[in-house]
Amino acid sequence: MRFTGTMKVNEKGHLEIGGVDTVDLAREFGTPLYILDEAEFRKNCREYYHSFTEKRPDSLAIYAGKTLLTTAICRLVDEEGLGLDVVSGGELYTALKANFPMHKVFFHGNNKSPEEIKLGVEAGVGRFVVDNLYELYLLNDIAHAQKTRQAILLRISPGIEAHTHEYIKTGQIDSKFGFPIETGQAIDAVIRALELENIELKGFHCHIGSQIFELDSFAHTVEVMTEFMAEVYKNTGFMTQELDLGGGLGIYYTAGDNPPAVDALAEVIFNTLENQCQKLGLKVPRVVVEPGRSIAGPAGSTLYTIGAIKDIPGIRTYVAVDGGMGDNPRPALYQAKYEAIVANKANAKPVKLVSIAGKCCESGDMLIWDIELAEIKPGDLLLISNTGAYNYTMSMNYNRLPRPAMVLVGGGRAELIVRRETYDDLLRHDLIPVHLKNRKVAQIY
Ligand SMILES: Cc1ncc(COP(=O)(O)O)c(C=O)c1O
Ligand SMILES: N[C@@H](CCCC[NH3+])C(=O)O
Repeated sequence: MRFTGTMKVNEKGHLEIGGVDTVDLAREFGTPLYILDEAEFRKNCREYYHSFTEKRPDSLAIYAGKTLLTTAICRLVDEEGLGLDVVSGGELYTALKANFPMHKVFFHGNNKSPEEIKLGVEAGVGRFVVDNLYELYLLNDIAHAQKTRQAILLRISPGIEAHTHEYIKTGQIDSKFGFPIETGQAIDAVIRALELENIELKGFHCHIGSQIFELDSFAHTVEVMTEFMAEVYKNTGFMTQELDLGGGLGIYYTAGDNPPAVDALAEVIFNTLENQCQKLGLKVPRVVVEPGRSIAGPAGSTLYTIGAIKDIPGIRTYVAVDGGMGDNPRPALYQAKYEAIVANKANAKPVKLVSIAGKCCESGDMLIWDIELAEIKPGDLLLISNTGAYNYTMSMNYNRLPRPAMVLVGGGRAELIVRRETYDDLLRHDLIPVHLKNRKVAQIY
């Protein structure tokens, strides 16, 4: 397994993160356990801050909350000077409870409810990223009722096919997100937005997908968007002030993943944008980016305890852990690949080819197929790296498995930032109707 962030092996041969022994973490907090490396999370935020905001002070990097969000994480993001992309009332509420500055919040979503829109307008979010006409008019009405003018970006579907998994592509025409350029719906939305009294159009947003390695895809996106901006200017006289290019930068999960650096991404974006604006006679707009995975992904890992080991001679050895698709559905959803290490024997040589199974009642609940691990026995600890993005936020209670706790580690300390769910938490919303309250003996017909 390739080490990320502050990972190292200590004198006991145990894996350590943020100066904390993972064996101690398992003892104190139990497993499965999400571990967030504070220094790595902050470093990744800072890379965006330096490459964007410091280079062009009017530009803004906003962290995509869908990746990994808790109130403590909102505090980290705010301290590092980033804004926040929220995509639901729940994410917005989390930001509100964490006292996140609302003018740096961008509210996304392809079907915001009237209640969510009201919450956002009342909270004073900086931008609504409007996805469709229904939302545009609803937002105008709600802003009117609140006697305010809401600043917005229109989400544009640029018609770009990013080279990534089918389920995480978002920029192509046949997509539930945004106004397509090619069909004329994007320019139509601009004309309508400009007519609305309680809407202040600032510019455009697009997001082509996630886990992208080719910087060319981002350059191409800037080209398509600036051509659209020029078309808008020609047809309406509206000069785009803000261009939000979404997130999408890929990260290392397994050998063969070679993500570009954040400053290389920034350079490609700024260079292409300046050339294009000059060529097309446009004012260079303020740039916004919305990274998620490349900030949280490498900062997170998940610690499991190994249980049953099943050897099917000549076929495969299944090593089952105490979590699985409940805490990390990505392998089942996207055939995502991960690396792992036996955390309490971190110096031991990999000697055996095994596959890591989760504990859900689902054959597809496999976390890793075919990985070489050190000699293992039940009770050993397995750490899967790079699980910071889209694991906790996509976790579920399938099979009534309680969700893991999350600890923030750094400087030799571990602080709980999400407590482990209990069986009572699982029952929290259950109700028994009166006619089922008293236990009756089953009738046999
Ligand atoms: C609109 C939008 N912005 C930002 C992101 C964050 O993307 P990533 O985690 O790939 O950086 C996503 C997720 O793909 C998204 O849909
Ligand atoms: N959840 C996806 C990314 C989707 C991002 C949202 N547009 C993943 O785990 O890779």
